[in-house]
Amino acid sequence: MKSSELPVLLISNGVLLPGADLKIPIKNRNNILTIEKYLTKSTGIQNQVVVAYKLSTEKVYEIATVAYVDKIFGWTFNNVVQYSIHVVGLHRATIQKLSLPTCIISKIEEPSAILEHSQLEILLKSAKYIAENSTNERISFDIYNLMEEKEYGRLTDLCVSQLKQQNDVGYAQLLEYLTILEIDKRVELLEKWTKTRKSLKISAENLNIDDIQTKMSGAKQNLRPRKIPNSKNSIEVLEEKLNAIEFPENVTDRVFSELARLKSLNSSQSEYNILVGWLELVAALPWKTSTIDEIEISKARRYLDESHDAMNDVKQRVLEHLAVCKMNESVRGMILCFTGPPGIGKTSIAKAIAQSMGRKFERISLGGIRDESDIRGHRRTYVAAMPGRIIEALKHAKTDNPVFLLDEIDKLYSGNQGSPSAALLELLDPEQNKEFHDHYLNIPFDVSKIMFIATANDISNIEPALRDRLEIIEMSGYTLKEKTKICQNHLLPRQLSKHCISPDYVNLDQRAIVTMIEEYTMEAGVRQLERNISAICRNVALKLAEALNSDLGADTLPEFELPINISEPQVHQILKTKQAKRIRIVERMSPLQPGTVFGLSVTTNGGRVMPIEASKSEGKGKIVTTGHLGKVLEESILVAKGWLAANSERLNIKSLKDFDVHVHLPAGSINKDGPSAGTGLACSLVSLAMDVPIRSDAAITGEISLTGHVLPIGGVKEKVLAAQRDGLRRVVLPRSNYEEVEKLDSDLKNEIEIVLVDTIEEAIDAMIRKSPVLAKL
Ligand SMILES: Nc1ncnc2c1ncn2[C@@H]1O[C@H](COP(=O)(O)OP(=O)(O)OP(=O)(O)O)[C@@H](O)[C@H]1O
Repeated sequence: MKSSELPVLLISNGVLLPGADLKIPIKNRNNILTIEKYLTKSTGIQNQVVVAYKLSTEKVYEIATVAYVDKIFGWTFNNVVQYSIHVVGLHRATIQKLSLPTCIISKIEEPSAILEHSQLEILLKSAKYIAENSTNERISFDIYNLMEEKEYGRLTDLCVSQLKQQNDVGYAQLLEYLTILEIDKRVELLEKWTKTRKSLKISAENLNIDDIQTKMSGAKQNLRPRKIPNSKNSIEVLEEKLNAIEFPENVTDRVFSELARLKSLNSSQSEYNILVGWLELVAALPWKTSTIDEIEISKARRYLDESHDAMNDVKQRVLEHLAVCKMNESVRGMILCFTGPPGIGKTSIAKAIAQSMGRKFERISLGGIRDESDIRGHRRTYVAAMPGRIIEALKHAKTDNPVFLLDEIDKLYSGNQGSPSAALLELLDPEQNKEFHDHYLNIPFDVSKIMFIATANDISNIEPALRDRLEIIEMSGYTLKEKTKICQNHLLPRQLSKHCISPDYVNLDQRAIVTMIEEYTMEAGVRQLERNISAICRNVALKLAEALNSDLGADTLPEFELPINISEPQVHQILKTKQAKRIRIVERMSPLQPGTVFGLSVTTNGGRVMPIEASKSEGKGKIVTTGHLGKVLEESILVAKGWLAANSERLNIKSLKDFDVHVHLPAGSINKDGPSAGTGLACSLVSLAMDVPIRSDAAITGEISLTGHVLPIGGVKEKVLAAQRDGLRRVVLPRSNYEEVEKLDSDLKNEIEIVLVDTIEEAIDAMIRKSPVLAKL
């Protein structure tokens, strides 16, 4: 027989039978102590009490009722706190040891209720009569419910409890009744007591079960079955959960020794709650619960193609990765890292990978994390200690092999509280991550089955040791054609369904989409575009809602034609009020003055056209620079000037030795650095020296050497896309970037003329000597 220790309430008036409820005014000191120590909000870790029955000041009846505490009422009278408690009976129990304010009890298991037909008839008739005549809707409902569920033992108890409430049966009789376990004897007593009641005349009419059901459904309209939380106390529930888990060998002893320690603690000790929290976390972690990988390459390819347009290189790389996972039957040591500007689908492709493998997906945002404890948790000794994000995410995933997206891994910082990157190193190291240590959990957890995918906007910000573990997959921005396709196939259908608009109700033509992209977005990805589509959908939803409303009760149908057409003028009309129309840099700066040239740079938001301006005034060859320039960029200016001074005579170009030169890169508050503006600076100085303007439809990028060579640069695709977005027609690039240029989309190359150069002279030729052609707009 199972014993347990519970707080006890002593009463000498009224008996609580299982299934019934009782309101007990708390007057005696023992009961107040029980409430204050175990049941009030601040100490309330117990939701069960033993209701024990006093026979005299010294003696307590050996059978008691274990009850669930429904409500506690507390108020102050004459500066004294008073209580009253509402309890619901759960089961009978034998008191083994009473040591106030608690007692050790053992539950009494009741034999199964088998009744003869005649007795059953008596029981049901009595029950029906009590339910019909009860003024308490809850009691009627519970009686009908127990009748339907054929819970005859509890039904008898509930019926008897109703007699007691009308003073038909005394305290001693009820205590005697509580001792009886056999159902037939209890029904006999019920019959005896009901017969003695003058008011209760059990009619001989046949019991009609349909009648009972009608009554029940009537009562059920207002009420729900009484919800009694698990009758086991929280430690028993926890123990059951822990027993059901198959822990790794090195963990089992630790968990169960902590459970034993918990049982030995008093619930008022501070360590008790800490230990309960820890064991609950242990019970909630997926120790050996995995999903089964369903890697089918053809299915995965189809899924990736359906969920994402363009990015063919990335999809190919992902499929190769999945193929290796399938062959290896493991994902250990392979950590993909998608890098690129915002809104180009890094997160969504990671989600698609998880879905195509049939794994759970969890996103852990690392942006702005400074403390190691964010990753690894706090030690349990800290007040309000918590596990780290990895363990929290595993608890949420409920499987030990989800896909974890370590989002914005480039935005981790090292603060005073240790380095989060170092904690990630352990997490991602296949040699160590079989036993990952979280400070709070303090027992090893195997994270080697997790598939890690990272995302970053700028890989140069990732700590070198961490970067070394990642397989970097660069993702670049989309061309106009790709964005249009993504919009038609994904963004528009998604936004329509989000706004509950049927696709048949709207017709968004291609020209409208192009206008939206060209004139109302300035991004490498498609996030702003999606917001614009959402604005269009809101506008359509408003029109539809207005049309439906005006229809109600109107004599004539409103003039309203479906589908609603959205073309270029409507796009301007809807978006103009929400955001400024984009003004291209070419329009803003044209016509170009001598000394001004369009350079190209790459930022974490994608490529951008970066104007370079230079002016001269009589002087002694001094150089002034402005626009937040970094050291490398400053040096590029000196290299360009040095090259011009050394070659002006040979090339028959005027030199700048009798002038002071001011070089400025607009957007003065943004830091700029890097060597790739070299060719642009050289062109700017030559144009200034010769007083000849540069082509206003061209941009240039490339590093230069003092001997006049043009050296390769990075971010070719982003830079060419930026030039296209700004309506330029020509991009001058180092010849050594030939391979990247070859890989560019043919659509992009049709729109932009790419000129490859080896020397500064060729670059100047491509930017100045040809007759200036006006920009597209
Ligand atoms: N090639 C694509 N096909 C379909 N939808 C796409 C594609 N690229 C991006 N999207 C959609 O664009 C939205 C933004 O993408 P996502 O959130 O994945 O960007 P991200 O690169 O992770 O950005 P960030 O760096 O800001 O986290 C998503 O709704 C995504 O579905």
